[in-house]
Amino acid sequence: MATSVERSPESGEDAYSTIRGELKQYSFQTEPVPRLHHLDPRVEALMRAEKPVVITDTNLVKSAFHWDADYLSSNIGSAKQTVYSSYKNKFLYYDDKKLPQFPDLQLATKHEEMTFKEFTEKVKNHKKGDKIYYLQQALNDSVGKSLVLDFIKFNWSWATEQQKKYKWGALTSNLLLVGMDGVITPAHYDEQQNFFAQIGGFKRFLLFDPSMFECLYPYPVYHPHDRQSQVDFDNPDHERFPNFRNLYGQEAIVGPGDVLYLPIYWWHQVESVPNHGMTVSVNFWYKSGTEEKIVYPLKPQQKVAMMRNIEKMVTSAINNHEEVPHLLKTMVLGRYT
Ligand SMILES: O=C(O)CCC(=O)C(=O)O
Ligand SMILES: [Fe+2]
Repeated sequence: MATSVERSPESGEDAYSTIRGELKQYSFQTEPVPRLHHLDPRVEALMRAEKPVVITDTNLVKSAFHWDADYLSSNIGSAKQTVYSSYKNKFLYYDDKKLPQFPDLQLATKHEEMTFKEFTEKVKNHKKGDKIYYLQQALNDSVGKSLVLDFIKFNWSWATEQQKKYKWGALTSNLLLVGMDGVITPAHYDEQQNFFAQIGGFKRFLLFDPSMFECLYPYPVYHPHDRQSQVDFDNPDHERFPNFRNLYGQEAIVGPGDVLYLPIYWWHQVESVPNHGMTVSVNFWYKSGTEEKIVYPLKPQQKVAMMRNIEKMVTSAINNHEEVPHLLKTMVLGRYT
């Protein structure tokens, strides 16, 4: 991946080029996500166009650079945290609320509640073949005082300036992610704008624009894996998912101090780079702003939102998700095809 990487004081250019040489290859092509200083005018151009960019030197979470496992263990408090566990390194997300409809669904990932100390013990004692753990907990007011102070010192003025400039809605949450070496969040999209701030270790992002919906075959909206791709990137089933061959995207490596702007509805697979230790990240999820005026043709992300609404409406009106495919096929096959 040929990208101009600026020297970042916390990690150094060397780490990025070493990592780039070690990454596993997939069947699709990617281009590098631009990596730019926060004052570079190209940042604004990319963000206005809702395109991803790695923004350097924002100091967004500088006050949290000491958030390693030991510090978090001693200071996050004794509240139970949301931790996912799995024997495989892929942590496919599922929506608990949609599980009751799918009693037979086999989930490789289990949701466990434990204190941060318990989590760190599991990480420290991990041996090959043991379960892998990935903590994903929204920062809330249960955290200890020193964490609250670090949180208050995030560069909120920068964040709020961006929120206003791009007319985003409210900040909904900050998810803290602490992952063991090599954990993967498989390809999915979210319905919020995201500043993804890296604190410790390195993550690789594979990114695909919203028009790639056709190549990534998300699960149905009513399914617990809604918004997640059904395609296994390591072993794609080309017969079931023929358009996967047409997939291409962008990729970025984020290290300590980097902030990735991850636009709403963009697909992303996130991988904690293997053999570079545990990763610590905090994201900033914002509601999208309201469009002032609809402009045609609609953008791919607006079409995705529209398709979601149609799927939701049909599923809810028919009141039995098993009838949805037949109904949609009857509408389309031989008529619109
Ligand atoms: O870092 C990860 O593993 C997943 C993060 C993610 O999907 C997000 O912030 O939207
Ligand atoms: Fe996500």
